[in-house]
Amino acid sequence: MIKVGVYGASGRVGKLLLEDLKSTPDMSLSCVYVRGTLDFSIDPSVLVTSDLKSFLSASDIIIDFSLPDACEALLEQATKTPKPLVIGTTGLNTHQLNLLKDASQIMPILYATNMSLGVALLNKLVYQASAALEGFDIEIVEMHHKHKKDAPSGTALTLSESAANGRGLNIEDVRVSGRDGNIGERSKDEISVMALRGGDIVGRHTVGFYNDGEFIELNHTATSRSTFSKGAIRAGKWLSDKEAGLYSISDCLEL
Ligand SMILES: NC(=O)C1=CN([C@@H]2O[C@H](COP(=O)(O)OP(=O)(O)OC[C@H]3O[C@@H](n4cnc5c(N)ncnc54)[C@H](O)[C@@H]3O)[C@@H](O)[C@H]2O)C=CC1
Ligand SMILES: O=C(O)C1=N[C@H](C(=O)O)C[C@H](O)C1
Repeated sequence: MIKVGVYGASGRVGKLLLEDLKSTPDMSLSCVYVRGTLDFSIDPSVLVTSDLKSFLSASDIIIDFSLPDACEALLEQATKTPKPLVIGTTGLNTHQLNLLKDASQIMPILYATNMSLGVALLNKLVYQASAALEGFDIEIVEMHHKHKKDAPSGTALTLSESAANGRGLNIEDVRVSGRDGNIGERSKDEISVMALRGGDIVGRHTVGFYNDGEFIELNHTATSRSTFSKGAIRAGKWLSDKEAGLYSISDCLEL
């Protein structure tokens, strides 16, 4: 039985992880990290703690869906108490991403801005389309619920990287994340990533390739957040016996 610790357990994805783990063979919830007091009921066999060291020690693997600063604190403690980590938190800054990369030298870490099978495949398709559709303008639009804190979404940023890589470009040189005012014509290489927020949209990503006379749009829509929790649980099972290193969801899905 793989003992799972959930970080961000009271959140939208965290709550689903607790539910989905109940019906997952060979895995059980061992521990949740809470900042204050627990605001939901939980099986008494599960350790509830606000001490990161105890949290890590009580688990064989950790699944994290929290916020960037919380993820940073987890990574810092994990370097002293290493455990396989599945990280789903998005909006990480450069320092936090570097911390994650460094930590992966001493423990296995699977970092995915989107845990769904569909988006993992979409990334491959975007890379191929970007390479094949020379001269097409690439525009990415993402839509999420009104509570989402980071923008653009982690998924949209990853898709923009796939698109840039398909053309041998560095995304940092070509990404545009807003247009307003007299900004002039679109430049040839730019890849725009635009964020829309509203209601309860779980997650929708469209990558468009636009040319004079034709365009293609690749679209993925998540209709249930359980797609992410189930994907993270599958990733955790896969990661549990891996060597230290940084893994992607494509590694886990063998895409
Ligand atoms: N990779 C993926 O497939 C997906 C990633 N996400 C990302 O996962 C993260 C969480 O998303 P939601 O569950 O919607 O957010 P949420 O706001 O509902 O939950 C955040 C959780 O983090 C906890 N938290 C906040 N600050 C903390 C701190 N300082 N220390 C410890 N815990 C802290 C909160 O108590 C809460 O349990 C976001 O970054 C989101 O973008 C969301 C869905 C899918
Ligand atoms: O915050 C969310 O909800 C989601 N966040 C992830 C992201 O930033 O890409 C994944 C998914 O789209 C839902």
